[in-house]
Amino acid sequence: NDSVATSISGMEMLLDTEKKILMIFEGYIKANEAKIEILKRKLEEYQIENDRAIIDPEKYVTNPLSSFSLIRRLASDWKDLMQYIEADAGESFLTQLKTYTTSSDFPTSEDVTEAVKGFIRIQSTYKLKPSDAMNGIINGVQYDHALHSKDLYEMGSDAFSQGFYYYADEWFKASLAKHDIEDSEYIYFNFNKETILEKAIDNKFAQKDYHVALKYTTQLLQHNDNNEKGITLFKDIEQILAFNALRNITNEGKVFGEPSTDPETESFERGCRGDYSKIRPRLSPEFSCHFVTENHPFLKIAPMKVEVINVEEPYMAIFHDIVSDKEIETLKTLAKPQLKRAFVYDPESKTSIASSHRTSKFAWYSDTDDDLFPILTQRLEDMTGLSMSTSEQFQVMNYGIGGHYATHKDYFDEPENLEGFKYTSYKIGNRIATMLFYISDVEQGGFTVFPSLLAAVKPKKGTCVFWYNLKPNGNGNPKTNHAACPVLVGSKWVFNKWIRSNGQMFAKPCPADYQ
Ligand SMILES: O=C(O)CCC(=O)C(=O)O
Ligand SMILES: [Fe+2]
Repeated sequence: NDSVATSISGMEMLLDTEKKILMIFEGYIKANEAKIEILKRKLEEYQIENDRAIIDPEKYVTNPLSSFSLIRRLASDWKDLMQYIEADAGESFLTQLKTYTTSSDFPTSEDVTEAVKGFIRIQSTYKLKPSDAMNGIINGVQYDHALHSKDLYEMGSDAFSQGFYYYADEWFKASLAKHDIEDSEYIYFNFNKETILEKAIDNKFAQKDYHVALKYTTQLLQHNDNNEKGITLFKDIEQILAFNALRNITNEGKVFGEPSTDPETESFERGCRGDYSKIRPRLSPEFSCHFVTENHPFLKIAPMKVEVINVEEPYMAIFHDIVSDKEIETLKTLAKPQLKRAFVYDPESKTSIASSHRTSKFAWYSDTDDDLFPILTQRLEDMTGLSMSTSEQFQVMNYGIGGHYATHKDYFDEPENLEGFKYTSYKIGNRIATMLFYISDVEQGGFTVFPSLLAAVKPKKGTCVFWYNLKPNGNGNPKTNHAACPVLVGSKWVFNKWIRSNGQMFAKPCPADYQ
């Protein structure tokens, strides 16, 4: 199981799975209903007989026929009836349910954890408030699905287990608020107001916020004065508070567990929220871009719409309408069944590993995998004038909710990442340029941001963003640092091509200062 929640494509299959298990569940219920029907009829038969007999018991038992009948009913029928009652009516359905719910692609608590991580990224990046989410509001937009108190509780519980106490607080608050206004249209097992309060107290305890812990404990005992945890905790907390008072330890005015934000993260998050000066593609009506007719004779016939984001180093531009809807459909159809959890190169273990720095699913393609790829490769050469002879394979990616790619460089740094560089690059060179194609729109979030350039690219289906990662002398340009912002609403599909420097001796000869 490589985390269903890390791609929308994986999540779509869950609805089919749910539909199937609901059908089996229905089968189980029908089988049990049929059993209950038979039991009801049996009850009725015996009741009628007994009602008749009891009017004149003596008459009934003195008649040899009816007295035999009574003995037969009790001695023989009930043995069979007990067997029938005990046998499981929907056993085959139950077996099927077990098979489904224990199969490797059925979501587990690890998937919940992954989804909660995504939510916490959303919470911190977009300042999403649980008090809005509980009413179905995301970033000021009202959606038709609100969260249940159970969802909010699970979110808090998992955030608590992961040590995100500050965020967990907000989810528990929302869960309690929602629980109070929710008419209990849902039946939950092992979940009620006490469950929420108990976890909320644990979370406050973990933050050493004993005043609020005491407040929740009081609420818990008001709700149920027999709650054992509440009784024990109440004493404990009073003791701690008395002890603290004695030693003058005070928490007055302290903010508990607020996540620290370093300037770099802060800047990145601003970009994700759309606060950079350069947001492309330009959305204003006066937007203009030039047509590329150089590079290749082909472009005189089919010029390309290019919008330059950065003229100086690193050169960076957007190509509009560069892949067609039909090509996009082909790519997605191809990739959907093949997507796997994306990984990153880990300098420590010198291998590629799944990491919370990069949550998406991907699949790689070479030119021989489908007729479409050589066509795209030719187009990429026409677009850039660069040779694709040493480029890496096409990488198709799909991001789930909260899916992101933390700030990174596409090139290999020396000597920082010497191993990674040596490992992959001695033959084909470093990643001179990146071409990133958006093959879906994203309803909210999912920008690609370049904090050093204060530039952000909003995904737009059919466009490509191109940039040089290396300076003309072949060294990496740290200004190309970039990140994929968490997806807020929607499914983000991209594909990319990492172009290598060693194929470019004719297209882009080395400058004099190359060493
Ligand atoms: O998906 C994005 O917006 C960025 C992806 C990226 O940076 C990469 O694949 O190297
Ligand atoms: Fe990248």
